[in-house]
Amino acid sequence: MHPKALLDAATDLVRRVLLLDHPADTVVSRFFREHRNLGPRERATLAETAYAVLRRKLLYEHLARPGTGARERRLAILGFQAPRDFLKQALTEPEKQWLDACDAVAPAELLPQHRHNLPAWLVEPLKAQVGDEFDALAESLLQGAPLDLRVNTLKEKRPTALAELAKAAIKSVETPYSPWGLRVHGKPALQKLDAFTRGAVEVQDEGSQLLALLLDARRGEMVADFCAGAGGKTLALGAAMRNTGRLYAFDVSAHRLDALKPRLARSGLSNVHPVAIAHERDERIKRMKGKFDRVLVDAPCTGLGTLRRNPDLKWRQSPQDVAELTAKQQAILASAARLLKPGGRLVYATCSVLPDENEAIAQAFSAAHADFEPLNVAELLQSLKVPDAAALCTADAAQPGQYLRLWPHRHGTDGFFAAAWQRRA
Ligand SMILES: C[S@@+](CC[C@H](N)C(=O)[O-])C[C@H]1O[C@@H](n2cnc3c(N)ncnc32)[C@H](O)[C@@H]1O
Repeated sequence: MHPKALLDAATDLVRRVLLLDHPADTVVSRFFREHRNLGPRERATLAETAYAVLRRKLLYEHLARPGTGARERRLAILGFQAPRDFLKQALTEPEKQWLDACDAVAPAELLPQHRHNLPAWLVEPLKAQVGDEFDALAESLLQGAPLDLRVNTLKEKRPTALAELAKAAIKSVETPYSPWGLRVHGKPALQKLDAFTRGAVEVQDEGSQLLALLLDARRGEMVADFCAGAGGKTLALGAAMRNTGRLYAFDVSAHRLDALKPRLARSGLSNVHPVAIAHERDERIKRMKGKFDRVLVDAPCTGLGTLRRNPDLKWRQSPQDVAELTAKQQAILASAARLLKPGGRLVYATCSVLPDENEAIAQAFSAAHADFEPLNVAELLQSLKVPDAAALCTADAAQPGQYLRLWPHRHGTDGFFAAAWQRRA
């Protein structure tokens, strides 16, 4: 495709994602369905350009102010993910001069918001938590996430899977913390790879793998994945249970649970029972009260720990959404906890970096549920042989290691939180 046509398409896609009325990945998929003639490289350029604009929206809007022509075109030019000489073939003379002037702007000349590209309401809660590391965190949130795989240990050992990928010219290394993970170099297509189609590997961030590991689900147990969605963690739990016992995958979205089905078929698991529920107090949940050994609550959240993958979330979420979500998170956690037997383990997790969705929910739950004893997550991870477990957890002097707290700039994972309890006997 001629650079001019590709830039026009990028401008159209940037305009659509910036409406922020749907998740960016949905908008991009719809755009590609409407433009079936686009080849794989053109699709990659367009998607990466749209994501680059979402990542650096504040900077690009600032730089685009003095330019001429449609604003979305200027934003698409700034974010265009192709060599400059290719892009310049699509530009007018004034556009080339404007772009050269933009390229000459030094970071030190910019205001903080044009460097971190975060909405104002998010800056303070992040600074309050990471202090001097704020710039490193903000920079890490502007990068794309690496591609992590979880090896399905029912089918393959990690070193064998690594060697199989290497034979297919896919370079990977073992993830530093998760015993099941491989971190792949680049973004190779996996869909047709034998290791993928026969369920030996699944795509899953290392942080998500650690959340599933923390539940420590064992052979023959009754386990619930309360907010199972498309089942990323369900699959990890089912494999940890060696395909024995019963693993319920609950979710209010039947549509998301449907997406679990092909993954389950590949995985070889037969111990998983997907159940669509109406809400967290569904009758079916009430009937199973006190029957479970382990319950994972991977709660719906702002997803602000996943900005490397979903940069649109920082513009699509608001403090009001946080307030609505925290009420939901409390209700779901309280309801899911009733499923546990005495002695059973509860894990509450999010992919948010906001204390309101994390520590505040865990502390309120502990205060209201004297029958649940908080467990120290660093100790649990140590007992599961996770290297450097304390460094993955909160360092609070009063309760060191109480909660899992993963950060992209420290751990190379998405941002995750987890708290754990044992139901007293
Ligand atoms: C963070 S996502 C789950 C991701 C999934 N565990 C995974 O690893 O792929 C949260 C899920 O909670 C579900 N959810 C929202 N409200 C719920 C409720 N009241 N009860 C159960 N699930 C709920 C959403 O449909 C969504 O799939």
